Amino acid sequence: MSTPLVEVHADAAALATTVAGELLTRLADAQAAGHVPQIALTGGTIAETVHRELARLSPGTEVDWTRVVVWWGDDRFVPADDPDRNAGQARRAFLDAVGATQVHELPSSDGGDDVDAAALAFEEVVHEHGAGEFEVVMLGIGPDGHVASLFPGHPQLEVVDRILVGVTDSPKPPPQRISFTFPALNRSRSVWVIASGEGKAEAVAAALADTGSVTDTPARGVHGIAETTYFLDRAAASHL
Ligand SMILES: O=C(O)[C@H](O)[C@@H](O)[C@H](O)[C@H](O)COP(=O)(O)O
Repeated sequence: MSTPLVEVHADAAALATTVAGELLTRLADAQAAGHVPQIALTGGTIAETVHRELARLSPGTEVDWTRVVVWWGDDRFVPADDPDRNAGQARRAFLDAVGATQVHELPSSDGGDDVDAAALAFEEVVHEHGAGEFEVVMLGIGPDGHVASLFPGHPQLEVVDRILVGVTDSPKPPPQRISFTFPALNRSRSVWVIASGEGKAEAVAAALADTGSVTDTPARGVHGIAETTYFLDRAAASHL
């Protein structure tokens, strides 16, 4: 397992510009090599800033968003048109603007199934449209060290025989979510953890410490096949 790389940028704006630029470079390189790259987006504040930078920077690149397969590492299990949905936020921030067409939203609560049944059923979609692995999985990190919807001390941290799991008691509202599991998130060439602000400094330090547990700090459970990179601003890196 590769040692995480750490990049520190002056502030959230510089961080978001860097992450967006790096993602576009990875996508352009993958497409130039004849691949149709798969990525997993995340929700949250810095993710939204990255998405807006993707909308701004993408037109100046060779990236063909009709040849990118887009997933989410997690989403809230609420109605599809709920403003809380990570998918809706990303569509509005950049996916619609760049013309992405291969977009696979995680199930929403108005799909008819309960959260566990919906998670299990969606695994068929992943099998049908998923490639061998993601090119990049982007993740935010919570103040408690959660990534996606994998929260400290929760049973979903232990699940290794599933791609997706339901969450009914998320400590971060809303309570119901669907999340990729660690094995599924880690089937990625690159896993990027993106953090901005003093409020994440303790979680980032716990995630990168020499010792610690995944149970206490779930971010310690994600690692890419080729690389794991923490993209931070100075405030989020202040306890390193
Ligand atoms: O659905 C979610 O809420 C996200 O997937 C979650 O994992 C998020 O990325 C972190 O909680 C960071 O969120 P902030 O950047 O808003 O702190």
